[in-house]
Amino acid sequence: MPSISTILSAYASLSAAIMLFRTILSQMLPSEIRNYIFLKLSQSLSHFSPNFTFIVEERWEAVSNHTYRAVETYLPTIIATSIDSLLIGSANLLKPHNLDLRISVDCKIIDEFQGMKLEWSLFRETIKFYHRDELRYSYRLKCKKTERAKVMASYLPHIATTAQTILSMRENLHIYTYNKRNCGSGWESAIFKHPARFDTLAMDPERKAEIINDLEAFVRRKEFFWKVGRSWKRGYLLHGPPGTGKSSLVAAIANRLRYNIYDLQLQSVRSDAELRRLLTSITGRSILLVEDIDCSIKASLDRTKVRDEQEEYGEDEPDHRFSSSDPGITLSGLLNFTDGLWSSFEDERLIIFTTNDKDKLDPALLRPGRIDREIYMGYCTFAAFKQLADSYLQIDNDHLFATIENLLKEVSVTPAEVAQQLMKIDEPEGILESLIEFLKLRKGKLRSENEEGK
Ligand SMILES: Nc1ncnc2c1ncn2[C@@H]1O[C@H](COP(=O)(O)OP(=O)(O)OP(=O)(O)O)[C@@H](O)[C@H]1O
Repeated sequence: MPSISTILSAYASLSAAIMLFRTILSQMLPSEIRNYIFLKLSQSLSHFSPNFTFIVEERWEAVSNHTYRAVETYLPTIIATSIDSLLIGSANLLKPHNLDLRISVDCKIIDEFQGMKLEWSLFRETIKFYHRDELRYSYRLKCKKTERAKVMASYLPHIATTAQTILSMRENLHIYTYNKRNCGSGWESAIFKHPARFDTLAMDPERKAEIINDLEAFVRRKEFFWKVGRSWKRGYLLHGPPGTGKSSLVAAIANRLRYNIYDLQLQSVRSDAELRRLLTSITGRSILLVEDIDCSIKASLDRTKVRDEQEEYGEDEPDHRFSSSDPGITLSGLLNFTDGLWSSFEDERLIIFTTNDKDKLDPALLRPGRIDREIYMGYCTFAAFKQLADSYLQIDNDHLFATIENLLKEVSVTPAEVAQQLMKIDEPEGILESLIEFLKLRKGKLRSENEEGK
């Protein structure tokens, strides 16, 4: 039996030899050869491993990976007591018990399915993307090598159908906004709880019914879109003066269809490449919303012009608002994404643009295929007023309605202005009288403006 001092000296010699070998390897061999040796070593070791690993990355062929989304939706449903850590959070103070559960990085989750024991974990790594560090996530599924075929044939389809069912019963809608500091997909989400619904929206009932029919036909006609070779998407342009309900209509559509909203501020997108990345990360059953499209395209195009001028005239003092690697987006870039190949996805999406002034838009944006339907949100009509009176005062008739109807024919007020009058704290009769006062004042102002103009 060797003495302790012999064992210690043998251990010291072995450690020294390993250190020497590592030093020789790292000093004498170029990194490519070192990496190759380590790769071959780990491949030969994995040969003896009884396990197989499936890797599910966030993106697939330059678009968002649906398998990743399915896994992300499915895993929180199988969290058992064996899990050692969990991310929890809530975006709703009023319902703190409604917690969102997410898997934390490196934690392991065991699932059992048809006699197989499957181990899931979430990995995070930093990679370089356009000179910037980006965080990329992937799920890893470890199973026995002998069960690999069964996992593909029955377990992965099981995850896909479970996720589909969960997503179709979405309890909470989300609104996503773009945050350039967010290293992942760039989208940051919050729970969307806007109270606007079609039955609270003040607009002429026939036009409201037309919009609802159009939306429902769109949702029903997946097969039709496929048959005629079009992507399953529909573009709306909502236009009209400020305060006529464009944002409220978007919220009503999201609530009715149970679609998430992706609110895109074009000004903050750094380049066409980034726009493509953002748009390909959008999941199905969603609304891509670009508000005030005239202003946001202009801001982004101005930015491209500033950069071009700087390059052309070799200006010494660059515009410090943007870095030279942030060229902004181009109109052709945007058009490409609204109806080009990059917009072809299998699942349904709405693209909604809003503007206060349709005449300022480039006609290229308005052509059919990009915008399928234009919806004018105008000043308050009597029918729209009746809807507001019903929502705000719970009355559907009154002897003062006739006076209001006549005044609304003469003056242009927005539903937002009428709604503000109806929010006053008073009896319905008093509120209607003060609305009449407000409309008369507006009428008087209009008359004196016209007389001054003569
Ligand atoms: N048609 C409408 N029906 C019901 N409420 C309305 C309507 N229009 C405006 N409102 C009320 O006025 C407020 C402002 O409306 P909203 O933001 O939807 O208008 P907008 O047209 O999107 O305005 P902007 O162009 O300034 O964004 C809303 O909170 C809503 O309460």
